[in-house]
Amino acid sequence: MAIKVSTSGSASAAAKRHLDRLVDDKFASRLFAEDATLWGPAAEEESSKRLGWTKAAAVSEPLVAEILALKESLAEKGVDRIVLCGMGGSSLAPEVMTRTAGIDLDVLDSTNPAQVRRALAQDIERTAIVVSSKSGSTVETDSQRRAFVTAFEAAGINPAERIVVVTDPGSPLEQASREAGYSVFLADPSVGGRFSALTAFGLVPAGLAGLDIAAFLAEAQSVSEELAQDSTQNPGLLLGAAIAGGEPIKTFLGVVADGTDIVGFGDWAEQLIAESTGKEGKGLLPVVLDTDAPEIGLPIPDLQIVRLVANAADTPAVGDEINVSGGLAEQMLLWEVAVSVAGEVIGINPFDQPDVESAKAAARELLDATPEPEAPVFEEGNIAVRGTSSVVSGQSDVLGAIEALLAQLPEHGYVAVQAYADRIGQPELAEVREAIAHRARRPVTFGWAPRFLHSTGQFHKGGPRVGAFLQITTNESSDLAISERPFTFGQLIQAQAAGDATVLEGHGMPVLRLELTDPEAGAQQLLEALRNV
Ligand SMILES: O=P(O)(O)OC[C@H]1O[C@H](O)[C@H](O)[C@@H](O)[C@@H]1O
Repeated sequence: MAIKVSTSGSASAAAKRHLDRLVDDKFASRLFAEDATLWGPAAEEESSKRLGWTKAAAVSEPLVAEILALKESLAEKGVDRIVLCGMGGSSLAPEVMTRTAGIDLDVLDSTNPAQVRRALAQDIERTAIVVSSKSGSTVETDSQRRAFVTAFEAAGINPAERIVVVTDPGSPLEQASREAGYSVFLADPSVGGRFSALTAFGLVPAGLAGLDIAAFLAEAQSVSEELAQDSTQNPGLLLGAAIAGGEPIKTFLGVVADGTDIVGFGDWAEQLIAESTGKEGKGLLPVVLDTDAPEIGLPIPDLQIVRLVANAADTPAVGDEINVSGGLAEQMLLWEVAVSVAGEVIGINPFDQPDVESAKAAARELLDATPEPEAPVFEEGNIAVRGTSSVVSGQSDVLGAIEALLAQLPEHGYVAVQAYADRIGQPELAEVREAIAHRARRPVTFGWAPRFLHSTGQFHKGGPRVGAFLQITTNESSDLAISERPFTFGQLIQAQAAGDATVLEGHGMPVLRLELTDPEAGAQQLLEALRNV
């Protein structure tokens, strides 16, 4: 396969505006030579530590044999189920890599007690876990590891034989893992989490689960040269300039799987694009759309549609759209280049995430202070309602509160639906997105929480302050303790939701919080209310 990017109409004009300059500046060859000056002096220090991904496909090759050897030794112990514990950049790439190849990898990127229990309850005798964390200090990942240690011990299994860690050298997790006797893979510290697909973060879980990682690296390697060319034909320059070069910029990037073999690309692309660009009041927000999503037929001038097609040479883009094709490994490198270009065009540092910490701090504060839970403003059936006073005051039914939230959408606004729920047990909650999009007539994103906090969460707080937020939380019937921690999974996820809401409201944006007091009945009630009018 080869990569192909086709643009039309205003997307071609956006690209044209920047391509010659990017070629004259030798942006592509300097990027692959790891020139940290490309995003200006303020970004230089961070960029100088973050460009290793340009060579990751080659640098990671020696890892392959090591991963395959571990896979064999695990198989000898009867292990054929791999669970990945990790958030954001430490889980989204291996998830799309294995889904696309049709290989089973259980990704546990949640603190929802029902979802954690579900992962623990299955075939523990045949299970090994990969604990992936670059910083080695992410609370979700640490809590998931603790839950599995407890489960392994209860089943009479030595956790050291079943825990594989991927982390940066010198992280607190490295030290603790060595002491505990876990298998440790050290990742390349010169690659940031969301750019780490072709490093140990992508390769260890995907390889242990059964992906042909040697072929995957070779596929990425096959396009490196083309993407490093200082040429207007370079598909990475073209794509980056087309998505970021609009005047005015098209903030929303509708990512549509339309003929591609890749499964779940949007989930990975969301973090790469939103977390890299959404800062200083600017940025691009991916909106993952089906081919028949309401937004596609609506006149939304700041929505740029990008279709992932089978072959963009056979189906060129039409009507201001962009078509992209290529294998997954090729496209991962393509989009990493495109986002680096977009960062330059927008004028931000694509390698930091300055606003992610604020939600984490607010959650920590709530966990430390353990305040009395805030009383709902009202309850209707199985839904308890809270939120920004301008949204909920005077309301007495859920639909009215949703309408009040949407009424506060600014002209260039978007709605973010955030589900702090069990995504395996309650996939129907994702249907809320489309129902809201019909009403809002603006771009609507859907994120499972807490994972979106490590992805689009940066844009929500750091990008343009034009969001309206619909939080859905679930009151799970049974909670789960976290060993040697003063909080449970249930308390952790509630604090994460409340903490993020506080930060969003602090930025002057409206939040509506719906607590499903009975998760299943509440979800049905919400979907029916949204469909009925
Ligand atoms: O890999 P970790 O250090 O555990 O980090 C996981 C995620 O957490 C943070 O919130 C960052 O914003 C993400 O970019 C990162 O991918």
